[in-house]
Amino acid sequence: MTGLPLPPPPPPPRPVGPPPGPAEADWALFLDIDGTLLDLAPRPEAVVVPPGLAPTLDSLSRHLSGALALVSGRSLAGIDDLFPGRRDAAGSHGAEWRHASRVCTLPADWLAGLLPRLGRDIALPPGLRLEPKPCALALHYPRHPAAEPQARRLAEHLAALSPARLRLLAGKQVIELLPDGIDKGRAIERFLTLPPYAGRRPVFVGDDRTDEDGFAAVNRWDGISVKVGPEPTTARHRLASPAEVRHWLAALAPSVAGESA
Ligand SMILES: O=P(O)(O)OC[C@H]1O[C@H](O[C@H]2O[C@H](CO)[C@@H](O)[C@H](O)[C@H]2O)[C@H](O)[C@@H](O)[C@@H]1O
Repeated sequence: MTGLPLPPPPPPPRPVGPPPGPAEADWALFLDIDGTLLDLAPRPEAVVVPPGLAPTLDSLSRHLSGALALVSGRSLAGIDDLFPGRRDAAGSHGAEWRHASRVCTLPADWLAGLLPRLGRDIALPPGLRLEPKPCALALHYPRHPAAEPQARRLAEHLAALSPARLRLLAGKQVIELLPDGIDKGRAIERFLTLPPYAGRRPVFVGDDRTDEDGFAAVNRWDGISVKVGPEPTTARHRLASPAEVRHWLAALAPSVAGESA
C-alpha cells in the first residue's frame, strides 16, 4: 500500500550557545520579565521577584551608563509594581513606553468601547481570565490549554468589532489584543535612537514567541539575542531558565555576583 509521504519532522532547536559575559560597557541591555527575569506563575500577580534581582539590575544599569530597559507585555504600572523606580521600560509590548521622565501611551478608545461589553453581551469562555491594560487586552487561559481555540476565536471576534486596527499576539497561555504595528522589536529600536542607548550594541533576553520580534531587531543591529528555554527561535544564544538568566546577569556585574539567583 502506498501512502502520502510523511511531512518532514520539525527542525530541532538550533544549537546556539550561551551568551557572552561579562558585560561590555557599550551594551544596551533589554530584558523581558515573565519567563525571563522571573519564573512563570499560575497567575500574573503570583510571580515572585527574588530579593537580589533589583540591585543586580541597578548595578548593571550603572555599569552601562543607564542603558538598561525592561521590555515587557505587562503594563508600565504592572512593571513598576514588580520593579519600582520608574525604570526605562516598554510596557504592553511597546504600546506604552517610558524613557527617562518621558512617557508615551497609545490612545485606546477601542478598548474602552469593548470592555463594558465583555461578559455582558459578549460571552466569555469558562476558565478565561481578562487582564485589561491601558492599551492592550490579555485573554489568559491558565491551566486550560484546551481553551486556546476559544480564546483565539473571542480575540478575533473582538478585533473584528473594533474600529481600530488590532493585532493578535499569542504568548504562554495567553492571547493578547493590541494596536497593529506594535511589537517589542520596534520598542527596542525606538530606545536605540536615544541616549544613552544610541550607538550601543543591543542585547535582548526573552523567552516567548512574543519576544521573537525583539530578537529579529537585535539581530539586524548585530546585537546579542538570547532565548530562554528550549523552543525554536531566531535568537543566537540560549539560556535554559530564568534562574540561569539571573545567574548570568549577576555574573555580568561582578560586584553583585550571587545576589539575585
Ligand atoms: O513580555 P513579558 O514580560 O514576558 O510579559 C508577558 C505577559 O506576562 C504575564 O503573563 C504571563 O506570565 C504570567 C505570570 O507568570 C502567567 O500566569 C501567564 O500565563 C503568562 O502569559 C502578564 O500577565 C501579561 O500581561 C504579559 O503580556
